[in-house]
Amino acid sequence: MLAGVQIVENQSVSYKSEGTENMEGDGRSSLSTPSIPSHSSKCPTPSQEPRGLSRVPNREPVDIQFNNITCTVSLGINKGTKEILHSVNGRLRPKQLIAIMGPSGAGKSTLLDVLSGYRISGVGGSIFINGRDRNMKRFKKMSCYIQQDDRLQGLLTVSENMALAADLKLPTKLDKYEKGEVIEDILTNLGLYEHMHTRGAQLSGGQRKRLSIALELINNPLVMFLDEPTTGLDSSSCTQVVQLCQSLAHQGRTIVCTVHQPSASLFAVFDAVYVLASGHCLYQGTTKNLVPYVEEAGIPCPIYHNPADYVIEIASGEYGEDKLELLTTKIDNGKALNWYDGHETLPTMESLRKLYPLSAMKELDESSGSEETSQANQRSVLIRRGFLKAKRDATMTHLRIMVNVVVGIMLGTLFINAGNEGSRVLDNYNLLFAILMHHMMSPMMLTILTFPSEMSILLKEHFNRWYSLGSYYVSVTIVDLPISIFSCAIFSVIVYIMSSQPLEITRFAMFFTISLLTVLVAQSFGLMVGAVFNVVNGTFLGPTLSVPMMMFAGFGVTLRDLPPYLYWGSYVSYLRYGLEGYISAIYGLNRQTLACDEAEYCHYKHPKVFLKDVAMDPNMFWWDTAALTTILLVLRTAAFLLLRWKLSAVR
Ligand SMILES: Nc1ncnc2c1ncn2[C@@H]1O[C@H](COP(=O)(O)OP(=O)(O)OP(=O)(O)O)[C@@H](O)[C@H]1O
Repeated sequence: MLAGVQIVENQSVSYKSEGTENMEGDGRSSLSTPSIPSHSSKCPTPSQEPRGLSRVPNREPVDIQFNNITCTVSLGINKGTKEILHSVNGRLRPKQLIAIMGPSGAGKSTLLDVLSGYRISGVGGSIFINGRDRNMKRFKKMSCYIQQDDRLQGLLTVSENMALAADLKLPTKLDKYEKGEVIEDILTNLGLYEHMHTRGAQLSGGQRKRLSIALELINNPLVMFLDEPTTGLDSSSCTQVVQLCQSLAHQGRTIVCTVHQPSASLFAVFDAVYVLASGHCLYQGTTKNLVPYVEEAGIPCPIYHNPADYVIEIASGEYGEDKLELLTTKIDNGKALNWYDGHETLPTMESLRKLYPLSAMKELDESSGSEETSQANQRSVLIRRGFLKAKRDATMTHLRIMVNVVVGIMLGTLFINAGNEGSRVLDNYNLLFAILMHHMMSPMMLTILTFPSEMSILLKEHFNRWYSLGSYYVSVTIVDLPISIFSCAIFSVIVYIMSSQPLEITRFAMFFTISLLTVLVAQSFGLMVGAVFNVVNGTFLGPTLSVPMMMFAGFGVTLRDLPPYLYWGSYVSYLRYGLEGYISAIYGLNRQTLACDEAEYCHYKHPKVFLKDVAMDPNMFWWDTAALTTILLVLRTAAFLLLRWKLSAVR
């Protein structure tokens, strides 16, 4: 509440006045100062214009026009296609907060996806930015898309989230004080300054939404698309978020939100409305012109009825399907602009091109590459962020280390002294396979379970140009390595000593190398699965796909007894190389005769007998290491390519 009041109360005109001059200069000021109905006590009046984000640089406003937009999705193999948007048209004016409204399934999110450039497959029609055909690379530099679910780093505090975003999105030449000022300015304006030290996961719904907006405001986007920013919020948080969007819009941005069914007072905060029903446009124009519009169409809004509710009722077909057709025809599926205030003075595409000449784009085009900062900077910031998260991550770090300690002690206790006793060689063989299973399952399942949530953040941040996939991938790999090494080392020491494996540094080093490579391979496999599938499918597929690996490991059926037509399986099973590597480490290197203190009959007193029985060559260690390393590199590359495919496939 306090924050919301602050958003409205802490107001100055420093930034706004720049934007106003700019707008007035092109003769469109009448559109930029919509009158807000006085019945809404929470809505800011023109005299209550919000304080500007003074440190954020200004650029020319963005006028968006879209013509004949269609969006077709495939319904699956042999099931045909479905058109969601049917040649809709529209105009989104700068300095306005625009609501895209309509009943559920009307195509609001799809239209927003198309307009933001998030959806590219199956899309037809044209989108013009300031009178020119949209250049996606340029448009992405001036816009951002905030999706419905807040994809935030829950383990980091508000200030850490902001600082890392600033390091990724602001020029590296700015020092930490300059970046700090930008952050302070945004947090103060968004009423988040008091919550600077609260972790993302502990913020309320409204605060999370505002943090999502704050993160994208860092590089001052001129166009903001927000998918259902009010969903799941109580009425006061809704008002805060929408008023915040209005303030930002009036500073010179074009802000487009999808909303479900706003209250009358919330509805009045929007400057313009775009109403959709079943992929057709029913209305576009100034918010206050909606009531005269439906009245003119012969379906007047009853007195005391919320116009937003009423138009949704019409769009849902409650007043007859013929009314939908009537309104679509009346607004010419979005081509008619006469319900905008001052529509006579709306600049044409040609005048917009003149107003914003191509040469003005030069600076923007040259300003940076695909992302705001260099790859080296992205990597270093992401590595810093990764270590900070890892330090606090109860699952990926703390639980992982704990599991390794506990399982190490359990296996060590179960197989105590099995490593140096001739009569317990088969027990020890079982132990080595159990260790292999542990190194396969725990990193793979952890990755499958946790990566999908990371994936949604990656999708958002990558789309909004925070960093490249390459930088992200390198950082993930680097951050995970020390944790993998530490947990694997602690497990290896515990189990190796407790089970009395030969205390020779070379053998331990071989044992540890195979363990670590198995962990890294299993984790890469988990990454491949986690990148493509959701948690449910991944949890099923990961272990299921691992079963053939176990079959071909040479444990149940020895490699010698494998049918020739299945022998290929042993070449692709990384567990085979793991098991062979362990056997080489423990029983290779000409290991001497084993002690046989506990049994009268000691079949495997001589390790060579055992090696012959399990059909494993103890001189294959380097081949096993090379094979595991090759599989690791192949899986890592495959996981990267799958991630890259996924990033484009979802669009
Ligand atoms: N990939 C898809 N495959 C099949 N149908 C789809 C796909 N994406 C969207 N649709 C359908 O398109 C229609 C519009 O979806 P969209 O999510 O844009 O609606 P919406 O207006 O945002 O709805 P809501 O308010 O409930 O989020 C819905 O009927 C939806 O089922």
